[in-house]
Amino acid sequence: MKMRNPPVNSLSLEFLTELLISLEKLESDKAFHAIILTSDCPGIFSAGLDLMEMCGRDPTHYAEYWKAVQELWLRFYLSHLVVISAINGVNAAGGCLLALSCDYRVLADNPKYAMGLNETLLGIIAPFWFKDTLVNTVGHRTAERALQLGLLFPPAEALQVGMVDKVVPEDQVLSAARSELAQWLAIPGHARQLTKSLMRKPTADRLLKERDADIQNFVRFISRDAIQKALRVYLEKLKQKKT
Ligand SMILES: CCCCC/C=C/C(=O)SCCNC(=O)CCNC(=O)[C@H](O)C(C)(C)COP(=O)(O)OP(=O)(O)OC[C@H]1O[C@@H](n2cnc3c(N)ncnc32)[C@H](O)[C@@H]1OP(=O)(O)O
Repeated sequence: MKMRNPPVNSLSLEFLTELLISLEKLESDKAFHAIILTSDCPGIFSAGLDLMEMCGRDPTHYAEYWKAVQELWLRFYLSHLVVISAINGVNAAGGCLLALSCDYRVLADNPKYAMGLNETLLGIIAPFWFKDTLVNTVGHRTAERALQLGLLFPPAEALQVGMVDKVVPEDQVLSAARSELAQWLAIPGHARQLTKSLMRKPTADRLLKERDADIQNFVRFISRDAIQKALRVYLEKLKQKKT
């Protein structure tokens, strides 16, 4: 699955929906057993959630958008397919969440390709299920520091803290993901799938139980004047970087 939403693979509502439909199609076709998730945008895996979907819109839109974000995470996190990410670019916040939801992560060895949940740098807060996914991957202490400081880890550090499983030269990221896949596909499918579910269901259930409340929290939070202002300032900074 090659993500293509130029320039930065931001996860707009339309793009989230496209990803969801693609995932559902692959999951319902018995010929498919695995997905390698990568990017078609040079140097960028994903810039995360689309800030334009969270800025200057109405509460109904925020609710619709957040429901789609939840759905994408639930579907990827619990997918019965083996999902491996071949991370070939910088990968922020919601994009990082997507990679953390995979079964295995290969990252291209380029110091520019940092990844992490950097929400606090925008003045916003990673929701509990983003946090849980990170804690499940890197452990509580590393997650606590990474989340508070909004750290984006370059490849060597991402490997060291366990945010990714392998770092390889840039031209080998896809072939490394394919080689890894062979090991996962050699395991009897039902045993691997049930074990994945055993490990992940409690985390997913936390969101499933509080899904509506989580949407309401998001809408309330994102609609606040101070948060809208912080997002506008951040977007402005991104634009000014060019001048
Ligand atoms: C309770 C609330 C919870 C919410 C949880 C939120 C999760 C998130 O995912 S928030 C998004 C966090 N993402 C980021 O902080 C990344 C921001 N982007 C960047 O740092 C950079 O764009 C880059 C490193 C990904 C790529 O840099 P570069 O190649 O130099 O490209 P530009 O910065 O010039 O960007 C091109 C173009 O794209 C716009 N843009 C970038 N990121 C986003 C985004 N996340 N959403 C929407 N639009 C984005 C950027 O503004 C540029 O636009 P133009 O100036 O109009 O070309």
